[in-house]
Amino acid sequence: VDPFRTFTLAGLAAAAQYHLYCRFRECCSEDWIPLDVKGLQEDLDNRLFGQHIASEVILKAIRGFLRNPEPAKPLVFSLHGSSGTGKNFISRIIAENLYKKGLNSNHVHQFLPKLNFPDLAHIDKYKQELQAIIQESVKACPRSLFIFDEMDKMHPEIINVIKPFLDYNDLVENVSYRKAMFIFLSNAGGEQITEFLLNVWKNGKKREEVQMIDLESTLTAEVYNKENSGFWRSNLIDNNLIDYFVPFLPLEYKHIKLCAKATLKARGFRTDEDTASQIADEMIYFPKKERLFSVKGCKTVSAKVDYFGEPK
Ligand SMILES: Nc1ncnc2c1ncn2[C@@H]1O[C@H](COP(=O)(O)OP(=O)(O)OP(=O)(O)O)[C@@H](O)[C@H]1O
Repeated sequence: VDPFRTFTLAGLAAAAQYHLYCRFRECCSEDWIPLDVKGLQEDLDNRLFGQHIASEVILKAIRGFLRNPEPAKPLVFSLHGSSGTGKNFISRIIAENLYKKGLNSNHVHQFLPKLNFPDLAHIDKYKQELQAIIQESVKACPRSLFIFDEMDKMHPEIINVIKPFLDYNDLVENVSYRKAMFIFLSNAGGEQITEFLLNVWKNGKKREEVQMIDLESTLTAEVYNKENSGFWRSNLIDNNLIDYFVPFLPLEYKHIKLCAKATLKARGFRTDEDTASQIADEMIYFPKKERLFSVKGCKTVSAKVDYFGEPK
């Protein structure tokens, strides 16, 4: 018996088995992780409203990161803005374009303090579990995505668990984290962003003229100094572990109408101007006098669509 031939045949059989397995079950392969940057761009252009800074920064950062075969560290975003402005929505758009199964992929993990780490008495257990999830996921697939919502409510000890994975360390316990992505979401800085935008409006400038650089320092200073945000205690910022602080701007009446139309369309209702205006009129805007920004962004649009939507 030719040992080389046996070896090759065994190898081929294993490869065929792997191929068959991965046709039906999610694997860490191109089929399941298409990393569709073009699709991401299209979705950001067509589905995300009023967030020109977030769209541009996130697209460019992800494109560059995925092009680099040997990134120096994982890609880490911190998304900031008031409620309903699209932070979770953009995370979903990213997951859907990079992974075939989107948020349901085994390589994508979402964490919410009140859901995943609700009871302080169990913090040690949560810490161990979180560490194991991150390690096992990246071990099975380096292109893993971790999304942490309500980061300002995350316990500092939990943040400290995440910290080593974000660093330039080549290996943490023999696994390299450099191809993973981390997204942190929080409302911290939302008020400052809104205040900035209000001044932009008062000075007669266009919202679209505001650039990342105009808001970045305001944002880091606010997040850094906010005593309860959990961030400062954890040194995430001190150590420059976050690559991009991304501001989400408060949404205006015209954006609420776009959200209304998109939701009406998705539900199969008529998408006429009148219905979209009716929905946008129902939302609450601030400041009281100017009625410029929607208090809840597009968050409650969905419920209003159920109420106002008319069959085609
Ligand atoms: N900028 C936007 N463009 C299009 N749709 C949006 C936008 N912002 C919010 N939406 C819609 O509103 C819903 C709620 O928004 P989302 O959950 O992303 O808000 P959020 O910023 O994460 O809020 P929170 O801080 O309260 O978690 C989304 O699922 C989406 O349908």
